[in-house]
Amino acid sequence: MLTYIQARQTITALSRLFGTEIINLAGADNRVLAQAVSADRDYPPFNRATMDGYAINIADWENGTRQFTVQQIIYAGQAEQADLQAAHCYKIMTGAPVPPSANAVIRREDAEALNILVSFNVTTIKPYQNIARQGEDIKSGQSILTANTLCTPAVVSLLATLGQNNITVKSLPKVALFTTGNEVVDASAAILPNQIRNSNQYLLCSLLKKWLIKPQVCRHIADDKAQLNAALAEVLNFDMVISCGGVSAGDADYLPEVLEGLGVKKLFHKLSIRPGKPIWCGQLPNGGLVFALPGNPFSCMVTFKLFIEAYLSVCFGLGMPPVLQLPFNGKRKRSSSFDEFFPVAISGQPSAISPIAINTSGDIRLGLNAGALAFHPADTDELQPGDMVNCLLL
Ligand SMILES: Nc1nc2c(c(=O)[nH]1)N[C@H]1C(S)=C(S)[C@@H](COP(=O)(O)OP(=O)(O)OC[C@H]3O[C@@H](n4cnc5c(N)ncnc54)[C@H](O)[C@@H]3O)O[C@H]1N2
Ligand code: MOO
Repeated sequence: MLTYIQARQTITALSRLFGTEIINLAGADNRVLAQAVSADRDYPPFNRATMDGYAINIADWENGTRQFTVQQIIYAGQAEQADLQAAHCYKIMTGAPVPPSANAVIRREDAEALNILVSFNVTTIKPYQNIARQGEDIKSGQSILTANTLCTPAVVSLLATLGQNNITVKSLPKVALFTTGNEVVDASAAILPNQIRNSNQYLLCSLLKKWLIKPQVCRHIADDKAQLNAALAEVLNFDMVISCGGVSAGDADYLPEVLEGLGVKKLFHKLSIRPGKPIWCGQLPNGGLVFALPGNPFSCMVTFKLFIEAYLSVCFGLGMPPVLQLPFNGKRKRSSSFDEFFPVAISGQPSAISPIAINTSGDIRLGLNAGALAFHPADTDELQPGDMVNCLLL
């Protein structure tokens, strides 16, 4: 049996680009850039007043001028009508361009104005004080964003600043999602005592939504070889196929057999992890991947986080999802010989993690309100208070 680390290496080695597309900036949130972007002009684009006040030519001050005449009021977005005359100043607003004939701004709070005459309650004035100089942040043509950048709010704002109204981003994969099992019924349907509701469909759709992915096919299939075969045969040209249930050792666990029969190349079946051991993973003839996750809800969630998220993240060029190391607030005995994963709450400043009670991997609460999934390595029998524990944010 492979470890989860080996399994992730196998999967991420098969990462691929799902294509690129041009989209409007309004839809860019959380997409990943497939292009580099450089500055279209200097930033700031002009010498910018950073305070409301008065712009003077410092030579006047140095020559002993102590009373200045307001020559023009310059608001943000405006320009000067003429260069400063000797002993004159501009009244200027934050964000307005400071004309070339001025080289210092004195704050309004430090000024005393009487009609158009102004004097300043300061002893020294430094060149370019309260002026952000043209190009001091970024020079025109300078490279600012590289491909593989995630469009966070800051990046979206930067793209707007740079006038990038249409951007080339990485396309999202075409995904098919199947839940399986005769006992599983839709969440909206009437239910019999021996049936359970299809929570995993909601779980997986919700987990995919975080990656902006909406499955193009989303279906439930009975434990029936012919029906499974027919449904899967239709999605062999997809980028990713995700299923849940029907992968362990039961008489009705047909998924591995059906997938292999359709020409999906097995990468691994069963890993030394808990929960999630029965996971099956394979490669479609077109190079895409099939993730056949176990049916137990917590196993389904853990295997999605460990394998599907790692795959998506690497496919999008974002590298492996970050792993945090946080101090453990509790004690935990390993209950198997495998690497184990358990839900934790993150709290306190500085933060620590505390285990959240979960019964088995069939526990429908899925570690309710957990902030992360913590790792209990196979080589550590017991986690002790204060131990630094790896975890993946949920
Ligand atoms: N003899 C063995 N039996 C089992 C093994 C094993 O190694 N040997 N592994 C166990 C482990 S671990 C897990 S996990 C489960 C996984 O089994 P399957 O992936 O085949 O899943 P099912 O049997 O179809 O379902 C398991 C469990 O989950 C419920 N389920 C399934 N689909 C959904 C859904 N869409 N929404 C909510 N709940 C769902 C299902 O009713 C079952 O209770 O196998 C163990 N057995
Ligand atoms: O390991 Mo299974 O994934 O516990 O229920």
